Amino acid sequence: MNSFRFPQSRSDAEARDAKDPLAHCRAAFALPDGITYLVGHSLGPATQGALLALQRAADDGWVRDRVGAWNSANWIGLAEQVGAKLAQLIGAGEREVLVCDSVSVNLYKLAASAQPLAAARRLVVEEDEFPTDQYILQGLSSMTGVELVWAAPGQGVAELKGGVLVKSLVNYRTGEVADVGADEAAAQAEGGLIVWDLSHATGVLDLRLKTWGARLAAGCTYKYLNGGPGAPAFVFVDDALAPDLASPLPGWMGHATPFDFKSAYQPKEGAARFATGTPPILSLAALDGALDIFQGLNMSDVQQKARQLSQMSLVLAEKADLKTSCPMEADRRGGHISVRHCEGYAVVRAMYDWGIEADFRAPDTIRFGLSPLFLSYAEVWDAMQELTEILETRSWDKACYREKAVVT
Ligand SMILES: Cc1ncc(COP(=O)(O)O)c(C=O)c1O
Ligand SMILES: Nc1ccccc1C(=O)C[C@H](N)C(=O)O
Repeated sequence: MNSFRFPQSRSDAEARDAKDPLAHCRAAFALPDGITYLVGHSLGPATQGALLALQRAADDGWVRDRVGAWNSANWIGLAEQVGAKLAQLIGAGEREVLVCDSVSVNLYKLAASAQPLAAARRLVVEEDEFPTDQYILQGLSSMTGVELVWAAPGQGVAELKGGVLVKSLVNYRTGEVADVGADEAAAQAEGGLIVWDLSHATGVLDLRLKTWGARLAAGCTYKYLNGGPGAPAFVFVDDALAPDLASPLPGWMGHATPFDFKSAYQPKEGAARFATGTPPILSLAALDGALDIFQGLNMSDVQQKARQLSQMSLVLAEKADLKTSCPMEADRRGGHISVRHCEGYAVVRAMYDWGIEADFRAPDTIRFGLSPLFLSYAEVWDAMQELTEILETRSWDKACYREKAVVT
């Protein structure tokens, strides 16, 4: 990583902002002044483009054309159209991505349809995987009787042995990035399949799914893609594999000709066969508008800035005596960093009162998301200085900061 030089001082940070190729993106976000939003890895903030698209879908579609908008506004093709737009950001072909359902549902559909193609009747998940991925495989295992194997962190591929592995490309807690190319090569050599969970990777890393040999993936759109709360997720299916995959939830929207109302099931071509029911058009429209911000951006610039921001933050967090719990090498991380503090929740709550929004994962992890499209180097620098002060003065040490909300 030759060009990898992250700011070492506030004036360095300002200089970096002055020549940041992504600086213009900030104006596209509806973010209040005075907030440093370090939670884009959980819920990306609203963009003007998303809000406008949402309003347009309501006014020009729902209000003006009503049911006719399925044709006039091409609502019926929107999930595939937005999928094609998203495909460009992850290095996939346009009919290899469909926007649909939630990540959880999509993982189920992909793992269930992959299992009959795998050399072994075996489902594998790592113990530190995002819980929904674990629950979904537990459900699939009890539904099908296929054995479920829990692998130690990082050992999923070694434990695969020709089965189906569900694995995050970026770990939600540690931010660690998997090596897709190496993992796919190892899996494929034994007749195994990997379903990648791209939730923490999409929109922040320079993903090259086809080049790396990935065949199946799902991911969410409400984090770095800024699609909005509960925005529909996506599936990626390698075109070469698609004809062999049968969705376990073959709803009518995945039928080649749903409006023929035939009893016999004929799936659509490509990833679109994984559609189930009627898509959430207003959410899809918002996502469509949100994706426009990526047009003309170079994903390698996006990844590079995320890693510079995160490296700068990690070094400052270490100086503030926080224990880091993510890889120290920038190219082994996604868009967020994590540190540990025994009163992490209270620290996060105190930061909130200073206008710095971060999140907490029990028992002791604080995560900072370094979204490159709306954060500046200087503001992140300042946020880390303020965090240092909060820790030094123990201003987090108040009973009110320990009262946990439902969502942390
Ligand atoms: C890695 C990962 N997978 C899945 C999910 C959840 O997906 P969904 O709520 O869309 O099912 C999240 C975040 O919520 C996540 O971080
Ligand atoms: N979907 C959510 C709904 C409510 C609150 C958080 C989320 C998240 O996305 C959390 C995130 N996946 C995480 O890595 O913790």
